[in-house]
Amino acid sequence: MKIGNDIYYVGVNDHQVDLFEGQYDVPNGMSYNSYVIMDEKIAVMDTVDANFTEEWLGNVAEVLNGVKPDYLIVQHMEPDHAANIENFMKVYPETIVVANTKTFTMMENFFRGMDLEGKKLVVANGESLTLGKHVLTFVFAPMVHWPEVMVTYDSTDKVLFSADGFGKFGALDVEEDWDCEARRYYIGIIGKYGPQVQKLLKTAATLDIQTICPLHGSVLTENLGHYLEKYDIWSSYKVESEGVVIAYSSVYGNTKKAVEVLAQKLEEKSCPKVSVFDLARDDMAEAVEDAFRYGKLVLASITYNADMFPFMKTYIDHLTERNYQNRTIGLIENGSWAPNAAKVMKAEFEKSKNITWLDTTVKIMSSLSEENMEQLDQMAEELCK
Ligand SMILES: Cc1cc2nc3c(=O)[nH]c(=O)nc-3n(C[C@H](O)[C@H](O)[C@H](O)COP(=O)(O)O)c2cc1C
Repeated sequence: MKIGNDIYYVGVNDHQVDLFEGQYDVPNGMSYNSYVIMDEKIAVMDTVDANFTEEWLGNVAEVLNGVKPDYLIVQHMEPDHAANIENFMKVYPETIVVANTKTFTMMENFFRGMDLEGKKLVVANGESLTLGKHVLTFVFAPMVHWPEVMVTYDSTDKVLFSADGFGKFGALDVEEDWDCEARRYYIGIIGKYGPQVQKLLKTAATLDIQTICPLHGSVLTENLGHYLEKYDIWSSYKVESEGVVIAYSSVYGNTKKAVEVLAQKLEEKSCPKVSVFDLARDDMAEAVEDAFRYGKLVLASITYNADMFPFMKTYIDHLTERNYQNRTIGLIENGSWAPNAAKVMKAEFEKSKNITWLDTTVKIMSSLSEENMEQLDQMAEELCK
C-alpha cells in the first residue's frame, strides 16, 4: 500500500494474538504498522511484533526492490513494534539506527549483545533528518505511552508518524468503526497520560498534518479534525456523550436484579444511553472505556468479606489508575448481615478530582425491598436530571 508519493505501508495483521498487552481482548486482531520512505536516502519506520519477522522482512524487501535502506527509525521500544530491530540489522547491517538516548538505552537492555557501534544516530527533540525531498522532524512524546516515545513529522508530505497515538485495536483486513476500538485502546493503554497527550496535541496543532500514520490501526487521511477532537476530549477527561454506565458484581442475582430495575427506570425516563456491565463476565476494557465515555456511573456490588467484590475492586482500580474525574457516581450495595460495599467503593475515589456523588445510595439487605424500589426510583430521577 502506498501512502502519498514515496511512503509505503509494510506492516502486518495479527489474528493469532490471544490478549493484546497481556489483558485486552482483540476479537478483530491487531495490526503492527511499519512504513518505508523511499527517497535519496531510505528510511524504515519501526519494526513489528516478534511473530511476524519473515512476513515483515518480506514486505520491506518487496518495497526496497534490491536497494539498501539507510535508516531504521525507532519511535517506540515496546516489543510489538521493536522486536525485530536485531533481525533487521542482520539482514541490512549497514543501516543506521535513528533513535533518542532513552530509546538506545532500552534497546541495549532488550537486545543484549547487539553491536550498533558506528551505526547509531542519536537525535534530540525537535531535530530534523533530511532524506532528500523528505525532511523528518522528531518530536519527543514522553509517556505517550512509554518514556522514550517520539513521533516523526514529515513536512514534505505533511505526514505525522504518531507512534501509538491514534492507534486502535483491530487488524487492517477487518472493517470496523474507528471510534469504538480507538477509544477502548486509548483509554486502556494511554488513558493515564492525559496531560502528556494534551502537550503533544498542542505541538500537533502547530503542524500542517494531512495524514496520520500510527503504529496500530488505519492510516488516517480524511476528516482528521474528527480524530484530533476525540483525542482532545479523551485526554482532557471530558464527558464525550450523555449517558449512564451501570457496572455490577452479583453472586446470587439480587444486585443484578436491582441493576435491571434501575436500567429499566432510566430507559422509561428516556435516558440518552444506558450501558450495563457484569464485571465478572463482560469485557473489563469496554466497561472502563464506557465509564470514560459517559458522564454518569453507577457501581453496584455485593459486600464480600466486609469489602466489595473482587471484580469491582479491579474495575475501580482501572478507573482511578487512569485519572477518572469530572463525573457523577451513584452506589448500590448489598449484604446479608453487614453491608459495607458502598463505603469501601466510595473511599477508592478519595483522590479523584471533581466527582459528584448522587444523594441516593441504595442499601439492599439480601433481596430487593419496597424501600429499595423507591430508592432506585430516586436514583433514576437524580441520574436523569
Ligand atoms: C464469600 C462471601 C463473603 C460475604 N461477605 C459478606 C459480608 O462481609 N457482609 C455481608 O453483609 N454479606 C456478605 N456476603 C453476603 C452477600 O453480600 C449477600 O448475600 C448479598 O445479598 C449477595 O448479593 P447477590 O444476590 O447480588 O449476589 C458474603 C457472601 C459471600 C459469598
